[in-house]
Amino acid sequence: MTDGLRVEGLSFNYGAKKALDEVGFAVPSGRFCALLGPNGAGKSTLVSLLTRLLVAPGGDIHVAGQDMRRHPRRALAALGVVFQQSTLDLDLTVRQNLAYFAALHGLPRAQVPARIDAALDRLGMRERADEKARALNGGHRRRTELARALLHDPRVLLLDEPTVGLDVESRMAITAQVHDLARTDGLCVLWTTHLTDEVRDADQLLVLHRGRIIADGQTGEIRGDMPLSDWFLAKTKVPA
Ligand SMILES: Nc1ncnc2c1ncn2[C@@H]1O[C@H](COP(=O)(O)OP(=O)(O)OP(=O)(O)O)[C@@H](O)[C@H]1O
Repeated sequence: MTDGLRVEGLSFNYGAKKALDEVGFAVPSGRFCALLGPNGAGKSTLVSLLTRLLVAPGGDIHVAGQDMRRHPRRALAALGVVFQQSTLDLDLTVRQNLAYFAALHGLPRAQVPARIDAALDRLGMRERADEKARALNGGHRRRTELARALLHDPRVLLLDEPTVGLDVESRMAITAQVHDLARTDGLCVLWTTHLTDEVRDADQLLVLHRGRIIADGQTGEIRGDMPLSDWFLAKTKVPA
C-alpha cells in the first residue's frame, strides 16, 4: 500500500509519562478511518506526530508512500489537515483565507483561482467565497477549513476532532461530506473523535486507549451485536 497512511512502532513520552506505546496501523486510500479514544488516550500526541509538530525518537510514518522522517516535506505535501482549533483569519473572506494558504504551500499562482473554486465547489461553499469568515456559522467555517485542506490535492486527509463545538445538524453534514470524500475521491481519511455516532459500520475503526491501539478493523465486526457506544465504554472505562 503506497497511497494511504502507514504508521509503525510509534512511541512517544513526555518526560516519564508514556503517551504512545508502539502504535502501528495502516489506512488505505478510499477508506474512512475513525480514530476513537477517550480523553488522554494519546490522540493529540498522534496527530502532532503525523503533522510533524512533534518528532518521535523511534517508529515510522509514511504518507502516500513518503517517509516522514527521511522526506518530511514530501510527506507533508501529501497530507491535508483540519486542526481541532479553527485557524481561519476571521477578517479575511473565504477566498482570501484559501489564497493565503495556497501561497504558503507555494502553489503555482496561475492555478490558484481555479483550485480555490474547485475546492469550494467540492464542499458546496462557492457561493460564500466572498463573505468574511466571521459571517459564517461554525459548520460553514469548518467546511471552509476542509476546502482549504484539499487545496494542494493531498492523498491523505487528517481531521482532529473536527466536529467539536458544532450543532448536531452541522456535525452530521460534515461527517457525511468527509465520508463522501473517501468514497468518491479515493482519499485516505483519518478522523479522530470520541463520539461514537460519527462512526459507520463500514468504516475502519482504530481504538486508542492509554497510548495503545486496542482494536483495528471494520467497525461492524468489532462491535458485533453491541451498540458501538456500549462496546467503547466497556473497553475503555476506568475501574471505579
Ligand atoms: N505536554 C505534556 N506533558 C506531559 N504529559 C502530557 C503532555 N501532553 C499530553 N500529556 C499526557 O499524555 C497522554 C496523552 O495525551 P493526549 O493529549 O495525546 O491525549 P488525547 O487522547 O488527545 O486526549 P484529549 O482528548 O483529552 O485531548 C495523557 O496522559 C496526557 O496527560
